[in-house]
Amino acid sequence: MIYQGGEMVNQARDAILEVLKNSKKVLFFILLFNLTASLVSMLQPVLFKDLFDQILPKKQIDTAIYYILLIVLLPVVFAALNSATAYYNNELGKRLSKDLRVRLFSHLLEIRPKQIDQIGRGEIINRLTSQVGMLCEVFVVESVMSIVSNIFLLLSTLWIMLTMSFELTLVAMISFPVFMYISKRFRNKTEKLDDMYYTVLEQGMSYLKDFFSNFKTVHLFNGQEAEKKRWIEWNDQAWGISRKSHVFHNMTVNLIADLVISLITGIVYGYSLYLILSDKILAGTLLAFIIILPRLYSIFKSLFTVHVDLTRMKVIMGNLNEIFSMERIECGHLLPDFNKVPRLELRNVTYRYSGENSPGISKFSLDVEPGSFVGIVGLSGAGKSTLFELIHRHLEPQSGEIRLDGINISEFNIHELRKYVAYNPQKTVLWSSSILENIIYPKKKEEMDESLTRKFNAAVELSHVRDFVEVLPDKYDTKIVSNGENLSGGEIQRILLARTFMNDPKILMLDEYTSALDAMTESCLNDTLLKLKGKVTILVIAHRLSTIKNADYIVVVDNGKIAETGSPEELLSMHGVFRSMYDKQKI
Ligand SMILES: Nc1ncnc2c1ncn2[C@@H]1O[C@H](COP(=O)(O)OP(=O)(O)OP(=O)(O)O)[C@@H](O)[C@H]1O
Repeated sequence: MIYQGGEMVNQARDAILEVLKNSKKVLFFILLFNLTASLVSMLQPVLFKDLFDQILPKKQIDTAIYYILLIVLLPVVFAALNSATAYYNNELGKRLSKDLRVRLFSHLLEIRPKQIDQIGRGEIINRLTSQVGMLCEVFVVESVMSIVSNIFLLLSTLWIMLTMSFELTLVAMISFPVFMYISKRFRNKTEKLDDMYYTVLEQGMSYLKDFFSNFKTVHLFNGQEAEKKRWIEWNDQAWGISRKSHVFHNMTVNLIADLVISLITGIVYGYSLYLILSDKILAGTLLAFIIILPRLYSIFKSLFTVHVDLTRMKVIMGNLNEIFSMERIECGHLLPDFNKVPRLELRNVTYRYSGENSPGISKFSLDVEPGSFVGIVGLSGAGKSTLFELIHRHLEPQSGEIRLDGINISEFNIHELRKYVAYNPQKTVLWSSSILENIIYPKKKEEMDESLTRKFNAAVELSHVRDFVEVLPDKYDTKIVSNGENLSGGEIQRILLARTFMNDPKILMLDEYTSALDAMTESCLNDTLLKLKGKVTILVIAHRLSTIKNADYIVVVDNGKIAETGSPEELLSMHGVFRSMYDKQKI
């Protein structure tokens, strides 16, 4: 069971119930066809009984022919009703899965990117695609609808049986408690096997995702054999569990069910012979029971299998609710003033990653004057990127405050804040679309109007993207493949930079944006930042000190705290951490 803030999260169930509530017409047809089909199926044994017990002994040939015709036609009507039910079942299943997928996806869009890894990307993909499909199209529709139709069938069968022979019906019904007992006995084992099965499936998906992201690494380091081994191991594991589950359900459980059915059918036939010999029933009743009994037991068996499906449904519901239980980010309501460059203040900000001994950032305080250019340096793992993640609200401080012109950033509407404060992270993935659409993301080429074109032209100019795109045959329509395999590292960095400039931000945070650039391009981009200085607050994280040579002042971060701060000249004269970094970078 998944709880959030003391409340049980069962949004998957609620979503399904809501769609069912809005699908009254489809549900009505499903119930109507089911009910009619169960009545039609019951007519056949009744006709047989009358034919043999009443009509044939009286030699009413015309009526007999009429009955035989009906007996032959009824299965056709039954089949037609069943296919109509299947059509509406399919309709309902697709509607349910579509709705649930959209809800899950919308929920995922509102959580912090970091939370995705709590479950795993491959696992989430598997839940969003195959598990939702299984839940809605197989279990909810087929299984739940099968319960409904089987209950109709069971009631009509029992009614017919009771009108024929009360005693025989009682004997035939012995199997019901036996089925219930078997079903209860196997419930836990089914749940355990299904849990294992879905976990292994999700692991496989997760591995595949990782594998394709690292496809080149496999070739770079001759990892083919190792990966083949991992894939075989996963397949063995998946095959093992699926075989266990198959053997358990289809052999052990079904075999026991069939044995019970055969035994009780034998008892019913024996008892009906006794009833015929003692003149309590006629041969037509026995014939009707011979037709009815397999149907009755197939109903019991279906209800029993449905129980297995319901257990599986519970496992998937748990997985989907785990996604729904991931906390949504607080959106905030204030709108930033896009005409003004704000003062940025960090007050005793602390953020510790879970499971990490050293805090990412600890009691970090900093005042950034509007329009200034701040360089942030420090050793790897010092906490520099964590700082940007906090200012952009991908992480929430555990204590302390981040303010813009005195207002806590959590009060701003997060979407507006992220336009106001642009952030170019160190590790970003490109979309498999054109250079243009990567720059104007999330807009599409068709949405290019005058204002967007103006912003785009300014962004490609500032980032020096134009320099290399103009010579490409398809220019800005050049398609980016596999996260930029067809571009150089420096070209990718410039595309990402152009995207950052698109919203006309008032604070610009750039993390290692020149690491792949040649000295010439770096110098051009230094000029760009110099042009923006004063109009935009610029925060730049850099290991290459030449990137921040124009900074007003530099903050040296060490172990999540400020170790030194001052203008480049001041820091050089201090002979501290910055000085030693500077000396080491001199050729
Ligand atoms: N998502 C995360 N989960 C757990 N720990 C993390 C996470 N991100 C970063 N860390 C850890 O927090 C510390 C600070 O990381 P951060 O990325 O802020 O360092 P950095 O100074 O930007 O390093 P670099 O210069 O190498 O980019 C590191 O020890 C890192 O391993």
